[in-house]
Amino acid sequence: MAVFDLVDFDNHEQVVYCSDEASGLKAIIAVHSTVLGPAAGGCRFWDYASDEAALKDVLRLSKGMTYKNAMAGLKLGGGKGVIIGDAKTLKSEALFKAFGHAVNNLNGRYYTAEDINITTGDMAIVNQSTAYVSGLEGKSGNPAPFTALGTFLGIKAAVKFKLDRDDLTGIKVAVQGLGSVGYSLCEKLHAAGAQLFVTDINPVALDRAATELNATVVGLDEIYSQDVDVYSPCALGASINDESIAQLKATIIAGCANNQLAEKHHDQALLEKGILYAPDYVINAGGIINVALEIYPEPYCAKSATKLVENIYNTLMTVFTTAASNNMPTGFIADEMARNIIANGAK
Ligand SMILES: NC(=O)c1ccc[n+]([C@@H]2O[C@H](COP(=O)([O-])OP(=O)(O)OC[C@H]3O[C@@H](n4cnc5c(N)ncnc54)[C@H](O)[C@@H]3O)[C@@H](O)[C@H]2O)c1
Repeated sequence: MAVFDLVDFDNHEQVVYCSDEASGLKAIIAVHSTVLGPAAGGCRFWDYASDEAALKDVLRLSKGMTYKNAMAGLKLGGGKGVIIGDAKTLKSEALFKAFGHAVNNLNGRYYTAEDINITTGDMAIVNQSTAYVSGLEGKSGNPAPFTALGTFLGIKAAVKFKLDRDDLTGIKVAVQGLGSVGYSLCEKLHAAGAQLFVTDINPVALDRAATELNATVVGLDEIYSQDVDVYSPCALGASINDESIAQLKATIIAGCANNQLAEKHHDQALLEKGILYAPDYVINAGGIINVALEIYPEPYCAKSATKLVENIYNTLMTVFTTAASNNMPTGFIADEMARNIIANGAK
């Protein structure tokens, strides 16, 4: 399979194919950049339609981690792992140990962590084969609460910039996805006086939000057209696309989901529609910031992690003001800022 000619290949430093016949492990690890430090990024367990689809995903995700870590001010580069197959049937101790060996063979150029379909328990098994693991229970633990805090502060920054409001009282927010991050975010928004409109495929989460947070439950396809101030994508990627942009009434998009824009040009489309977009990898960096403090040589400290996560507010303000003064899309400006940080780090 050709790698260097792929559109998603961005001079990645290393792309490693890993397999272990006995456990059924088939995985790809991509180290996009180690300019700012060892590459860090989670490992995703996904039943890809093809090896090509897995390669494309790991190339894109690892590059995204380089930009995310740079914008978060971390001394980390970007990398990602993908394990190919159905997590429900393939997960085993032997498979995670084999993945750990593959990570270990990179000698600290890549630190892994949880991502979709991988739990802290799974990572504890990976940790039996390698020390290059983060997000472990008893250390930095579950990153979701930190991601939720960063996203909440990002929404506050966007509301301040777009609506000139210092508080969220009465601000209407439509949240798509009430998972680990989305629900925690909703709790913070509710406590801050925001009015919630929520959707999810999980009826239990919806009932809980209605009861505990006085949220209005709306249908999966109705979330985009809610008459709200903020649309907060907290489920899957690519929810910002031609169809959803046409329906949006919100003037702010600020949520935790990765890869929110279906296509690059949707960044410009949002600018033209007067919608302020908080770039996904800037607003959702709380989790990786917390994980980073476990990777650094100093002992992990939740207080220091929280302080760093709080800086997401300022970083987003810089993105918003720079984008506005140049009449450029916010995603484009964030990419440019990240590339500058990496270029300066390389000097
Ligand atoms: N967990 C983190 O720290 C973290 C960090 C950075 C980015 N993210 C991103 O944030 C998003 C949410 O992460 P999470 O950890 O909360 O995941 P999660 O799996 O706990 O939650 C996802 C939620 O989305 C719901 N959902 C799935 N399909 C949906 C649909 N079509 N419409 C509405 N809801 C749907 C699920 O039922 C679930 O409640 C993901 O895109 C993830 O990649 C998470």
